[in-house]
Amino acid sequence: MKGSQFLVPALLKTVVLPPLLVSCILKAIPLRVPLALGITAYLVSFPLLFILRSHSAAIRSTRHARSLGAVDIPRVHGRWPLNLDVLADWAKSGSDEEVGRMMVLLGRKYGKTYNTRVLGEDQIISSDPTVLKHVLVDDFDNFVKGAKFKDRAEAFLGDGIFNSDGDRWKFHRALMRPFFHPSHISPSLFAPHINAFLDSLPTSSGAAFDVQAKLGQLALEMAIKWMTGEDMSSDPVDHSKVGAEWREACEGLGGAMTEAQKIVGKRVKIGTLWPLFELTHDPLTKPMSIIRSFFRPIIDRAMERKAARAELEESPDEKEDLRFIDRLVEATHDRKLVEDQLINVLLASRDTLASCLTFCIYVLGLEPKMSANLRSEVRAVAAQGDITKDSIRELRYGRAFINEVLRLFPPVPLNIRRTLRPSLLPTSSGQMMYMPGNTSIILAFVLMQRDKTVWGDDAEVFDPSRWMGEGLDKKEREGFMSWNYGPRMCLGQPFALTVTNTFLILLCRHLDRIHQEHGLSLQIAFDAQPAGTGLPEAWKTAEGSEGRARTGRDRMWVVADVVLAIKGGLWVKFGSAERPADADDT
Ligand code: HEM
Repeated sequence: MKGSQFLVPALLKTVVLPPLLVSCILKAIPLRVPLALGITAYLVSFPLLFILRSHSAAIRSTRHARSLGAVDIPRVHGRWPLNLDVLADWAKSGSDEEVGRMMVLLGRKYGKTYNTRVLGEDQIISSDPTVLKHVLVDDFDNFVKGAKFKDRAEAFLGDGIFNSDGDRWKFHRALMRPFFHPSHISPSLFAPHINAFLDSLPTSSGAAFDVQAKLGQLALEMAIKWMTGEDMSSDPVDHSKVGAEWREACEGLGGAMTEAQKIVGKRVKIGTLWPLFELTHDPLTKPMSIIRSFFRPIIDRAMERKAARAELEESPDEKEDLRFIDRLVEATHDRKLVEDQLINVLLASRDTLASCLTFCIYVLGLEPKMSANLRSEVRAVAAQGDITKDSIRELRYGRAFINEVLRLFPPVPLNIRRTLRPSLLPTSSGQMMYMPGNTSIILAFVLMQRDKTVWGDDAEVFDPSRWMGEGLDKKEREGFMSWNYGPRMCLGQPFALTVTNTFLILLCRHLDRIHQEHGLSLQIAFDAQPAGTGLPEAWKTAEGSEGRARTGRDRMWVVADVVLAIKGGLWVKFGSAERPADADDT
């Protein structure tokens, strides 16, 4: 049975062991125990043993910490046993703004690194740059994604870079790194897709559309184009069966990826017991069959190209225009491995990129001065013609703008790692903290990147200028990890930055053109936001927000779905109407 390697020991410990112990104790007592007492003993044995185990683990951990000259990570002391109230608040909070606020409040009470210890299980949360650096760099080999994550994601990610640790991860990283070199990533590959996307936006005055959803599709198309050379947006050449099949495969891919991600996310949330919720069916079967049927013919074609190259005795190294998939099939004969890598890279690229582009547009709509600065820089250095790496290099303000978007709205807001062995965490307060083995830590990038003690009193203000001039100081540099940090840093950074810069240049040109031709500008369409997804009015002021929504600065409800996103979508429109009081035109 799937997941049984973790489920069976957990069930033995929590369900079988307590009554077994009670039965032994009752047998050992020479007197006849009344039935009611016996039943009570059995019933009480479950929570009692659980609490005892939890306390003894805590005591052992404290002793171990002391013996190493360290302290325990501060434990949250809830009002109810096993911190059940913390769990209830967590579950009740529902929206990510609430979860974020809970994390901030707990942080104020317990510091930047604390242990929620819900249901007796250590669960560390940290937004301390010193701790995060230790986890991601200094004790890298000890902080892994872990066998439990691999087990839950196996049917989706197979044996891919996202799903592996240790030597296997090193193998994947070494295999893929050369293909991500900036020399394989050119703005000209993405410009046609971005232009087609911009041309498809409805320009009739007042027609609102969800640009977040459209950017998801654009990110998918660009990732597929770069990985495989296949064009999802082009119409089939004829109405043949192949064309119809291709269209159908393209239409299903995005939804199937989202579905598979949700299923794995649900398993992670449920924890060890997840197989019990899938006894009658495997929900991944359908989405995975759609995803695998999409990639199968594409891999076939890559294999055919490889065979043709071999026949002509062409060296792949001489061919500059080789795609990611071609380089992969040159490097391995293993079809399944190729398929797994494609799925892993698609997962890594689609939602992160869509999130980054969405928040660029959101900020442009929210910050008129920044929008004007960006557009005037584009007019000055890249007003027309092909976009090249040189034109991107000249976008100094643009680069600062993107960094600031990634700082305040990191597409991957939280990351998670698990210890193999105990670890001593150095902290920014100078205190050494003891973290037990086999324990998870949530790395709260988003909190760290909005932390006033790292970024100054204006930490929540969108201000690209902090990245210009002298640039960041050491503390700030160490407090920015949107691309992750250390050996497992994002491989796709050159890809993502090339796309985002190209997108911003073409968007600015497009906005100028629409303004000249139609007198229209892009606005956030607050009135089009689906019911129940608009930001509560109270959160739009510093006092009413109580620290949510960047202390009242945001106008949209930011949620961590799979990545950071805007609840209900980012609805925008081209309009000439006067600006709403709380919005601005770009
Ligand atoms: C703005 C966009 C992006 C951001 C903010 C971002 C961020 C990240 C982060 C935080 C990780 C670490 C994940 C983890 O430890 O579980 C990661 C890993 C990775 N990213 Fe990105 N990413 C972006 C776009 C992309 C793109 C476009 C690609 C591919 C074309 C890509 C490929 C990868 C790969 C392959 C890894 C795994 C690296 C490893 O485990 O060694 N990313 N990225």
